[in-house]
Amino acid sequence: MESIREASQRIAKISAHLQPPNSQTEESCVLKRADCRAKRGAPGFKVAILGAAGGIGQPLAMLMKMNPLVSVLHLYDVVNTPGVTADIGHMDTGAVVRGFLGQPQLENALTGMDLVIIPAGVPRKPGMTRDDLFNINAGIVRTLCEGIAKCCRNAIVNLISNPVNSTVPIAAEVFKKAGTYDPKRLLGVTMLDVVRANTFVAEVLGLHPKEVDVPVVGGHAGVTILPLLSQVKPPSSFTPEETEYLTKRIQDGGTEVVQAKAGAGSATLSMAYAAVKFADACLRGLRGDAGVVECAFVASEVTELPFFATKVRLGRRGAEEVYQLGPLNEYERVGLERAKKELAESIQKGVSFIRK
Ligand SMILES: NC(=O)c1ccc[n+]([C@@H]2O[C@H](COP(=O)([O-])OP(=O)(O)OC[C@H]3O[C@@H](n4cnc5c(N)ncnc54)[C@H](O)[C@@H]3O)[C@@H](O)[C@H]2O)c1
Ligand SMILES: O=C(O)C[C@H](O)C(=O)O
Repeated sequence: MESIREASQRIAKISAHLQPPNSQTEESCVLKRADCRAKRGAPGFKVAILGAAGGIGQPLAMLMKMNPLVSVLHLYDVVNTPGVTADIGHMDTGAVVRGFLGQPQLENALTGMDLVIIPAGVPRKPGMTRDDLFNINAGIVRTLCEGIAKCCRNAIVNLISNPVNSTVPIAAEVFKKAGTYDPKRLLGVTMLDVVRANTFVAEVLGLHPKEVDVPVVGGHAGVTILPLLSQVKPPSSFTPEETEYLTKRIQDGGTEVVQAKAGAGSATLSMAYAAVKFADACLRGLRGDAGVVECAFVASEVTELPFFATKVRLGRRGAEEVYQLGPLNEYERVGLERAKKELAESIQKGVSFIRK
């Protein structure tokens, strides 16, 4: 006797003859089912990536499609999202993937999102500082954040676009202007500094990187990146030469990649890894998991500056607790003063861009 499965295969074969395989009817039917699956609420969060066709965006989209906490994944860019969406959409993991192309589709990309990750904007070439990206990326971040304020005001925002030390204040000003600012929900992504610090410190200590935890505070550019080697876990001591070598290597990690890529951009793969590690922590926080703690560049009262990167506890409302710096040694105290001086200017530059 014919089983239900065989019968449905036979019916599917007949229908395939009745309708051309790429007909709109069939396509919209499949999309409707995906929508139903999304609406039925396969447990999980709705995540948008803005800049999803870029060097970071593509591997980030792939890794987020693999994340079981994600039920819907929106991929937005001003170019190439149809191809990236078709490609990623074939992965047999749970998240429903939808692509959005160009400014007219930005609002649809953002509506209903729980988490928005922003790697949109131009990357550095050798000889440039992150601040050299300000003129182009400031405007891009402003436009995208205006969309967030309008369409998903309660979403957690993970801002990757450089210069992070200025783009986070820009985003905050946009949200203030729109009356939607919640400092807990805006997080500048500094996770790559932590990932690098863990890697380089593990090398020096002869440990597996997973065993190492290095807090990196301050900001995300040159001397504003301040690894706290005195607080490394497991507790470790470093010679002055090791401290100098590690601090410089962590601060210059981005430039090391920019130079090695020789004009072909900056870190993309390690950044996608770091972005997913951070986004996953945000989603676990949103889910209500206890004890989710990561470093991020957030609104802060830890120093006299309005924004600063430290460890934060991630919860249902974003960065629910911002941790103090803890005890610093003399080397770190000097580094902190230098970091604050540069950070103050970068923050002010971002604020003035919107308030001008
Ligand atoms: N925070 C960090 O640790 C970190 C690490 C690496 C790179 N970055 C920064 O991330 C950004 C992206 O780097 P990348 O290597 O992916 O660059 P990329 O040029 O490969 O990709 C950027 C993408 O952004 C898109 N884009 C441009 N304008 C847009 C807009 N208005 N709306 C939506 N998308 C838009 C582009 O089309 C492109 O696909 C750069 O600013 C880079 O400096 C930050
Ligand atoms: O260095 C860059 O320009 C990209 C990024 O900020 C990084 O740290 O790799």
